Amino acid sequence: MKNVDDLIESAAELAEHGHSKGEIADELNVSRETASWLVERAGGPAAPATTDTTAPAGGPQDIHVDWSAVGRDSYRLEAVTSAMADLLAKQGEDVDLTVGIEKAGAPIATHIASNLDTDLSSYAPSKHQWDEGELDTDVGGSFSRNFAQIRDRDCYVVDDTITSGTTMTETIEAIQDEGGNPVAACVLVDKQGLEEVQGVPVYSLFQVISVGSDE
Ligand SMILES: O=P(O)(O)OC[C@H]1O[C@H](OP(=O)(O)OP(=O)(O)O)[C@H](O)[C@@H]1O
Repeated sequence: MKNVDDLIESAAELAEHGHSKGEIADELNVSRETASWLVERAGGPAAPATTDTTAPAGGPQDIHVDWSAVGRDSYRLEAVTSAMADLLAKQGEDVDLTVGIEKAGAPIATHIASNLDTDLSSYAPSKHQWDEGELDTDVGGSFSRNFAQIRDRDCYVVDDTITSGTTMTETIEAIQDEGGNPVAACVLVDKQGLEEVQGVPVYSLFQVISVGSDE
């Protein structure tokens, strides 16, 4: 994915295949407002109606993060996740579990767990029903039984990106519901610039800072 035209084309293809605005946002790692804008720019048949008149003429302010140059190569992924492990290693002394948020967070967590010599857990977050503008609270996430269980343990939480923070918040709450104690979270890219989520410190290799906004 090289430029916005590629994103518009991808959004149009996803819309034509019947994907919802939320699913397109998930797939392209952009906000739902950006997903809506991309589909509308393409004139796609599934473009949802928008009442958002606050978006600037050039489109909503968002950033698409394409880290596939890292993700498609195990050597690069190991190098980058070693840097994430280094950030986490300074947090907590009794952490013996790393929780990855599926899907992209799972291979990242695998490398970090190996680097820090912890057990490995995998969490599948609930899918967001964004077309109605609200989360579907009836659909919960789940921890894979094929990996280590939380069971009152201190743990790290890792993912590739934070866009709105919803997924990280949900995961931390799910771990706490299982009796776990998330000591720190780490992502490749944090678009929110979060310092903490639910009291858990968040570390990021890269933060996206918007410059020139009136906000
Ligand atoms: O902060 P948020 O707004 O919740 O968005 C961040 C989440 O979105 C992406 O998941 P996505 O489902 O797009 O991709 P994946 O399942 O391939 O990891 C990303 O991997 C995070 O888990």
